Amino acid sequence: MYELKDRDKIIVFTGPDGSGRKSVAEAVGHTFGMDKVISFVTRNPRPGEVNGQDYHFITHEAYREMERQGEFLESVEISGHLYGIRSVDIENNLYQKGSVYLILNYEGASILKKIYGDKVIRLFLYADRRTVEERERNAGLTEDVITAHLNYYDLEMGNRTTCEHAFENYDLGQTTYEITNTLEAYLQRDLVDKD
Ligand SMILES: Nc1ncnc2c1ncn2[C@@H]1O[C@H](COP(=O)(O)OP(=O)(O)OP(=O)(O)O)[C@@H](O)[C@H]1O
Ligand SMILES: Nc1nc2c(ncn2[C@@H]2O[C@H](COP(=O)(O)O)[C@@H](O)[C@H]2O)c(=O)[nH]1
Repeated sequence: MYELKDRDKIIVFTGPDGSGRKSVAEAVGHTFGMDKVISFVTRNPRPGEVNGQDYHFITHEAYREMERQGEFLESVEISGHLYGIRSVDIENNLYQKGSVYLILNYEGASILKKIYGDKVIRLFLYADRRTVEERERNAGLTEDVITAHLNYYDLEMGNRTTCEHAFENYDLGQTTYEITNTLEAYLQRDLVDKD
């Protein structure tokens, strides 16, 4: 088992669905050369989602078997589906790169914080309810999915102040810039500003 080093960092993007976590996380991950830990999930893929890239899509039975084997570091149920991340995936990424990122709901972010303490930096992204709803509709999500996501909006927003950092996301470029600057202090990669 990999023993975490002092400087290892686990970056968790959290906040309501549609706040732009994935868009920002991908850009920031690319800048810092960080990879995403891909969750296992029991729901079916949505149009455009790729197995092994967006999620590892598995059956309920396969998920329960992995759970029995103690593979999951955290495992939660959201809207009737099971979501989990494997300890080994976090550890391998840290071993190879010293940092890693995840996109989780607040429950998952809190579990990681409890386990890894100061190594976890929770970045909370948000926008108002109407904006996230509109974004999800424009992204082609079905009304069922949008409703399920919006049911969690107030709960997720209630956790804004307990995260290490919070960012309003209306201007994607600006949000990405602010988060990159924030993370630079933790990851100390000495990025050169080419603008
Ligand atoms: N600042 C922004 N301005 C306009 N559109 C945005 C902005 N940020 C993200 N989007 C768009 O909003 C949609 C949702 O963004 P994204 O998937 O990154 O969010 P998310 O929080 O990961 O939500 P989900 O869990 O639904 O994937 C995407 O279509 C994305 O292109
Ligand atoms: N706690 C966890 N939350 C996760 C995980 N993987 C994804 N998520 C979050 O769940 C909701 C719903 O996702 P959707 O793709 O089905 O709409 C969203 O907020 C994700 O960020 C996980 O492993 N653990």
